[in-house]
Amino acid sequence: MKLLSQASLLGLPLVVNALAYDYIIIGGGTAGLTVANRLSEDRDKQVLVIEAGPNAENLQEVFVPGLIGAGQALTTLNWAYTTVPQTHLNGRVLTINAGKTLGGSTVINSMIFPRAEKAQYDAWGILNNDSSWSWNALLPYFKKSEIFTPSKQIPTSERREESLLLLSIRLNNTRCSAACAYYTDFADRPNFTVLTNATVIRIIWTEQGRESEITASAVEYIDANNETQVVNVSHGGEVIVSAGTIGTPKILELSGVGNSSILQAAGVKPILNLPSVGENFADHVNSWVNAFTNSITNDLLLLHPTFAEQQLNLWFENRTGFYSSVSRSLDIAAPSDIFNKSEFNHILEESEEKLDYFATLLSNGNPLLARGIQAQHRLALDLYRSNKNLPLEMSLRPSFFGNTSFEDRPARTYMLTTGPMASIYEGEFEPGLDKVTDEDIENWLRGVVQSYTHEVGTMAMLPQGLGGVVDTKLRIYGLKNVRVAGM
Ligand SMILES: Cc1cc2nc3c(=O)[nH]c(=O)nc-3n(C[C@H](O)[C@H](O)[C@H](O)COP(=O)(O)OP(=O)(O)OC[C@H]3O[C@@H](n4cnc5c(N)ncnc54)[C@H](O)[C@@H]3O)c2cc1C
Repeated sequence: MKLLSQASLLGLPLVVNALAYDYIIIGGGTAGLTVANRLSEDRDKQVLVIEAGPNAENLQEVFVPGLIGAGQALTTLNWAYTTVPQTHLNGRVLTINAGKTLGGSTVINSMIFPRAEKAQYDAWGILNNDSSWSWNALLPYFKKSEIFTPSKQIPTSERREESLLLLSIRLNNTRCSAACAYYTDFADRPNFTVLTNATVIRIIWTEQGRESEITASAVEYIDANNETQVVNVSHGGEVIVSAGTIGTPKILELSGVGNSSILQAAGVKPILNLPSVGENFADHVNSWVNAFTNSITNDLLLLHPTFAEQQLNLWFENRTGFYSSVSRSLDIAAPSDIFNKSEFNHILEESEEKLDYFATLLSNGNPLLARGIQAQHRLALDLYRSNKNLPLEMSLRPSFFGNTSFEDRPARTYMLTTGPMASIYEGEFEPGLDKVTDEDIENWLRGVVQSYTHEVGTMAMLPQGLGGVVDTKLRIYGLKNVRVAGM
């Protein structure tokens, strides 16, 4: 009833869910469901997850490994965020894919499960002066989240466990998302509630006192029937925002937490001026080389629908055939694999010289964040110097990969020319042998590169003096009971 009167005062619709939760988790994706699962182990705590997308675990595009890419193509499961036109990429607007479904981006991602270099995890602790963020401190948690089963030990019976080899696949050659790992088997916990098709609009705050006392009291969302609902945070409870790199700052900004001038210009009443919210964005760019082959590749599935149907039937019958795994291998290259020493030293020197300029440019007039960007990149350059930062991920696939549509490319099978594959190579398609000079290649890249959908950084864990948004306990500076969880 307290909430009802609050809602009336704020002019909110009077459709109110009177329950209060100890933890309201916004976004039932990778981090959100993992955290919700762990928190609901305590049966005395009521945990609510609010997820914008549907539970899609029963779709074959979601659980058949070889249908990788099909889930991403379903517009209902993909936010498909778009960028502003990119000046340095011929003014193109890029799409940034992100899962819009229970399980989040693990439902549509490439299932590759690598760990970074030790020094890269240690960099988190160094930047934050906190050794709880280091390889040694984090390793037990990595281990807790994995079950590694060497292939010779895989039992024939189907076990309800995950096997995290290179790919996140269960023992029975079935794809496993964060929803399958952290929700499906736990859905009957009475204290673990998940709302799907429910889009959070904003966090509601209690009466504002001193900034350090700003407290989340409720969360407002639009339900599947397009009606506005409000759920309460219980006394002493918390809101955990885990709506992804783009969704999380959006919700905070709609709730009045962010750069006050940007909020005011957008007609949002500022609650807390935290100018780094939504800034510090970083992503990888993605490009490709495609060559024709005279051999059998996964392209046959697209070229011959009857063959594809037979293969899919095989998967349903006994989990074998083309669809039983994802045919790709991955290599991550260190600087020494790509450059000679003097060439690389020159790149490092040039990057160091331009660090101030770019940090200022990318900080949007936020001097503390400019220092934070410098600190992050200075550490990254040190890691490159010691060969511990890996600048290139190479994914080798027996099929076409790129953004030339099926209709616009020759109806052929595709692979590469290196090493033993030279015997099945039948010429290059993209970028094409006519691209000879560095300038030719650069021009081609500016016209085609995509986001690799590895976006990070918009709610930076950094000290406040470096323009951070959250502390090392993932609490948002200046808010009493709001944390951020994300990948
Ligand atoms: C196509 C693709 C391929 C990738 N391949 C790999 C890979 O092979 N290996 C790898 O390690 N990483 C890969 N990644 C990256 C990895 O999947 C993500 O970094 C990770 O899943 C992000 O986890 P998260 O919890 O931060 O966000 P997500 O898992 O995206 O979860 C965010 C959740 O919040 C929900 N949400 C957003 N806004 C709202 C709102 N307003 N209200 C309610 N809910 C909301 C979303 O619907 C989503 O479910 C890939 C990503 C994509 C998109």
